[in-house]
Amino acid sequence: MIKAIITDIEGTTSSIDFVHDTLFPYAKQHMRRFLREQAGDDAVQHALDDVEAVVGQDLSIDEAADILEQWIDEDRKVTPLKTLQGMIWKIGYANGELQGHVYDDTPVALRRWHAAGYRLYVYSSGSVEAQKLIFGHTAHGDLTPLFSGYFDTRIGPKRETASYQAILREIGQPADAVLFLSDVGAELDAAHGAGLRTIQLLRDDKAVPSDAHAQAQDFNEILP
Ligand SMILES: CSCCC(=O)C(=O)COP(=O)(O)O
Ligand SMILES: [Mg+2]
Repeated sequence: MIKAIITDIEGTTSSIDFVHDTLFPYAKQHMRRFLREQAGDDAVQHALDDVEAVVGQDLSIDEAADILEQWIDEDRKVTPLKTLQGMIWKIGYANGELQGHVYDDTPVALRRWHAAGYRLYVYSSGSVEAQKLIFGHTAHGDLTPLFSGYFDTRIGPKRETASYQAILREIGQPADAVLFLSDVGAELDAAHGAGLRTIQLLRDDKAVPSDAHAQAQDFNEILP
């Protein structure tokens, strides 16, 4: 019996276009100035140290900005990039330039599942802070009270089975009591490898169907 649901964000609760056409350009547009102004902040400096560790050399602020802008263009799921993006988006949500996109069926289903007693979790490449921001600033209100926990790349890459095994340990559920929702077949394959149940969201023509998993067009079709 399903007791917990873990959901991906991009392509699952929220549109790929919002992430790629709004969030990523916003982070790229503000990255260099943010680093110049905030490099004295401990958390920013820690993220910059992690960028240097990834590339294996010391970097000036402008060299780091060049690399981070390139990683945004390449949609790299690198933890320090994701940390810095979350910090920049926080400013955009606070000043009203950003609103978190969720499909209309997302808040309806999340509230239905929550009321039915399912424990709800997020697992996204976006940082935990960025996850709380997108769900905290939607046109449907603050959805964060519905979630019991959040996981990002700090627990491991989304395409590796070990990441899902680590999440299971954190949430204290047996694998077959947990349903993972994502649009990406490789993520669902990794979750299935850890014993989780899986459903692939096929919300638009960007999703590549994977016949190895149950499929749904939207959340209305899942645990109705
Ligand atoms: C927290 S919204 C931004 C999501 C993000 O940065 C990203 O790379 C999308 O990753 P996902 O794992 O949700 O596909
Ligand atoms: Mg996705």
